[in-house]
Amino acid sequence: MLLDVLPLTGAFKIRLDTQADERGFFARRFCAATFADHGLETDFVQRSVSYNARRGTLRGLHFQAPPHAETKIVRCTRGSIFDVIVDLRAKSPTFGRWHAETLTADNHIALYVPKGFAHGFQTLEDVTEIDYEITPAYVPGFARGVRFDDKELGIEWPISSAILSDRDRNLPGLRGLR
Ligand SMILES: Cc1cn([C@H]2C[C@H](O)[C@@H](COP(=O)(O)OP(=O)(O)O[C@H]3O[C@H](C)C(=O)[C@H](O)[C@H]3O)O2)c(=O)[nH]c1=O
Repeated sequence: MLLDVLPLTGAFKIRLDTQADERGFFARRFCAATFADHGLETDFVQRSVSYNARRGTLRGLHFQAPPHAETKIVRCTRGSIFDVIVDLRAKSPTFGRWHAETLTADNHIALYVPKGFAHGFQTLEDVTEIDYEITPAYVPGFARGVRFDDKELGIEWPISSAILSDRDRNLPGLRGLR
């Protein structure tokens, strides 16, 4: 498992260090000691899956309000996604900046999304699944979000005709979070 520092401090890209042979490969996807050495969460108390039937489906940008702010490990286990994290930490020098990675079932890349970030994705093909490891537990009344198409954020989503929930279509802009 290889942890790559991302431009938004505290977020990491997780790549597999595959042990390959003629059968295929074996690789470690999580290691509490390695995470602890990097100051990362090690105890993910919930695991969720997001299934998306159609290419262009966009979920986000979501986060949980304090004191239930979430840390997530996000990986694509079927298909492929354009995955986006947004720094919403009020005192962060990169507040309002976003970073995207293409996560696919084939590249096995995962993202470590720390507390204080919003997360969203757009699917790049039909029949896509995303696996989440999350901590702490989800609390419904603390679900928050920011518009995917907020002009100040300026996220360059790959597919223009996005499929969205009504909730996501009506999320507030970044300005409302300042
Ligand atoms: C996130 C979550 C949701 N729910 C319930 C709440 C709703 O009744 C239903 C769907 O929730 P929501 O519309 O928020 O699901 P998504 O639009 O896929 O949102 C997720 O996708 C974005 C991109 C994320 O990063 C978040 O983890 C998560 O917000 O599942 C739960 O019971 N537990 C949970 O952990």
